Amino acid sequence: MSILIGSSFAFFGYKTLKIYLLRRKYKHIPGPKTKGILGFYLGNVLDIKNLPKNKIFPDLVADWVSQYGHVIKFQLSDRMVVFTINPEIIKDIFITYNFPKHHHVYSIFGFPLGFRFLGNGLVTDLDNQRWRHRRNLFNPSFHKQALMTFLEEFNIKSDALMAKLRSMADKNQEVLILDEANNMTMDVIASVGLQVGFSMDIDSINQDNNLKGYVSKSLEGFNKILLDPFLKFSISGWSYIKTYKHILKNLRDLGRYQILKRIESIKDGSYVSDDLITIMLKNNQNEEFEIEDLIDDFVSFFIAGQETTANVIAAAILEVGQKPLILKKIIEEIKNEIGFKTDLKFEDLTKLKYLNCVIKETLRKWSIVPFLSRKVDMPLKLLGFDIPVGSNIQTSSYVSGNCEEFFPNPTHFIPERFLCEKDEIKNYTYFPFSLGPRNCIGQNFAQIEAKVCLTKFFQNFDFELDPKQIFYPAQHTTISPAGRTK
Ligand code: HEM
Repeated sequence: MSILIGSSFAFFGYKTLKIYLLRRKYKHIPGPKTKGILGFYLGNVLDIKNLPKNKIFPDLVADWVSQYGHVIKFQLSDRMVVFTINPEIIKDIFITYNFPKHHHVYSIFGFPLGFRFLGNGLVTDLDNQRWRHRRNLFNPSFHKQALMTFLEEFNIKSDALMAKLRSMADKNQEVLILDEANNMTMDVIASVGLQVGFSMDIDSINQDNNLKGYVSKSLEGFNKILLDPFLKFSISGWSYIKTYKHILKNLRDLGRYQILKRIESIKDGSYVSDDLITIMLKNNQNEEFEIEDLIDDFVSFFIAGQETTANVIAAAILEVGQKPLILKKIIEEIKNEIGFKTDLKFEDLTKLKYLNCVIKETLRKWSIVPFLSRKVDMPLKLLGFDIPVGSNIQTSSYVSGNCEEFFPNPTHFIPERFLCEKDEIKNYTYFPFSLGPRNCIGQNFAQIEAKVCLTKFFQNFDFELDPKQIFYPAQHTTISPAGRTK
């Protein structure tokens, strides 16, 4: 008993000293105050906990930036974050210095609570040389030529979704667009015969499957782990962690099963489609590889490539549904440029310039990935403030995109901001797909997929939003419409 009490005191003393030194190290950088003794230990986590329902954490950071300036700091438990919306600094972070990803953040995605999840996959790999090698191998699958092939699958899956929505409309059923879009993007990433995706024959649009829950619950869990320092210390937290690890394990087991099946098919000489699993195996054919590394990539593509795109589709419909004039312009453009054509080709999509601006404006206002984090790996002075080496420096396309200084009337949805002739967007204020070498490999994939789905939706349906729904964003790791777009 006395050993237990003694070690608890020692741990408490160690934490107190660590936090005291941390706060002293960053004292010179402006930022929100913390409140009382609890604030000393938890920092600004308390402000996040007390946020009103209609605000998400990046909204709070936006308020702090407007109050304290372009470079600020805030404390999350025993960690300090330096945050900036300054465009020149953002350029330096991602391009000039190309700082590496910060382990404080990315290890939570890679190894949440010590459990291997995204592991060393493309999103979370902290070893730059290993990442570069694998990124080069995956890049060709996302080039224009490859995207042309994906288009067929985007058409097929979007048509399947439209058929389902039509039957729901015939029965006068209310639709949760976010859930339906999630089903569609799930089928795309898993789909059969596609050069990307995993050749898994599932029909999420019309049937339930466990996979749907795995991805969304795993993303929700990241958020909880990042922001709830008490998770590990409560009975409800333990039971949550147990279920959470079970979900992560199921998703990895699914990847393992698919990969082993493919290795067998390749050995047998059976036909294998040229999809992501095959690419992963070919990438590794001359090397000793660990099956767990391949599972990392499998899971990473599912997590990065599914919910993100569904959120954009649902947010765009939520915005457009509130603006009859914008809807009219979209419908007129579709009517004039492609009419009721169903098999959409690349050339058709390039004609839909206004719809392109609608997608861009959605990504400004609803920038899906809330924060990006990098590690300062050299002495750095920003706007007169010395930034300690090793700092976790963060930026956010959501915060920059909703900042009055860069985008006048940021709460207004104005696709015209992105019309080329009026292109007044300041560099490094809009980066929903990140910047520099570690930008999103799937950015064109996602935008084309969203464009195909939205075009078909606007071609096919008159719709009305449920006026009783909530119109603000929710953050479950990614940002999505809290009301799920009813
Ligand atoms: C609208 C949809 C999407 C958005 C907003 C988005 C956004 C992002 C962002 C901001 C990053 C950088 C993350 C970071 O540095 O922490 C990223 C990375 C990544 N994304 Fe996306 N993404 C989307 C869709 C996709 C799709 C469809 C795929 C794959 C099919 C994909 C695959 C990836 C991968 C593999 C990375 C890691 C790249 C690397 O580090 O080399 N994403 N994405």
